Amino acid sequence: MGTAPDAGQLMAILLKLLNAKKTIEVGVFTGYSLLLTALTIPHDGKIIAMDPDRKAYEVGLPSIKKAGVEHKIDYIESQALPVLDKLLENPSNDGNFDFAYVDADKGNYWNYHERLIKLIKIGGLIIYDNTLWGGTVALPEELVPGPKRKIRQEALAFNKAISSDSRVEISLVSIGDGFTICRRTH
Ligand SMILES: C[S@@+](CC[C@H](N)C(=O)[O-])C[C@H]1O[C@@H](n2cnc3c(N)ncnc32)[C@H](O)[C@@H]1O
Repeated sequence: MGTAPDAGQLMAILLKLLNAKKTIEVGVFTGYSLLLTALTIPHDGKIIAMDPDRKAYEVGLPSIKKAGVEHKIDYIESQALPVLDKLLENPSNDGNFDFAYVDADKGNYWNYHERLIKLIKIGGLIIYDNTLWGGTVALPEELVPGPKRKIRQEALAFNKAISSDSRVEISLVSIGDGFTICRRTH
C-alpha cells in the first residue's frame, strides 16, 4: 500500500461509502495506510492498529500528529493474533467494527480472517493487501524467483480458502499488489 496511491484512493472511497467509524488495522509499518484511514474516518472515529515494530510507527508518527488525527488511533505494539483474540473475549466487540485492513505477515491471513469475520459487522468490509503477490500467483512456480515462492504459496492458499468462504463475498482487485475486498454477508 505504501507505494500504491491508487490503492489508497480506493480504500478512502470505500471507507466513505461505508461511513466507517470503527476500524482495525493489522500491519502498520510507518503508517501510510493508517494516516489515510485516520484522515478519512470522522473526528470521533477510532482505529485499533497493531504491529510489533513500534520503531517504524514512530517514524511516521510526526506526520500523524501534524495531521491532527492521533486521537483517533489506538496503536498496540504487538503481534496481531493475541490482540484480536483479546478483542474477541469481550462479546460486545462481536460485529462492532465497520472495516479492517490487513497488510502484514501473509502466512497468517487466514488466521486473521477467522477472527476479523466475527469482529466486523454484517455488511462491513475487510481488505487484504498483496493477494496477487507481484503477479506471481498467476505464474507457474518454476517461473517465480526462489525468495518469492513461500509467500506466493501462502497467498495462493489464502485466495483459495477465501473464495469458498460462504460468509463473505469478495472481489480481488488488480490494484497495487492485489487488494481482496471482502464483505461480510452474514
Ligand atoms: C507492508 S508493512 C505494512 C505497511 C502499511 N500498511 C502501510 O501502508 O505503510 C507490513 C507490516 O506488518 C507487520 N507485521 C508483520 N508480522 C506481523 C504480525 N504478526 N502482527 C502484526 N503486524 C505484523 C510488520 O512489522 C510491518 O510493519
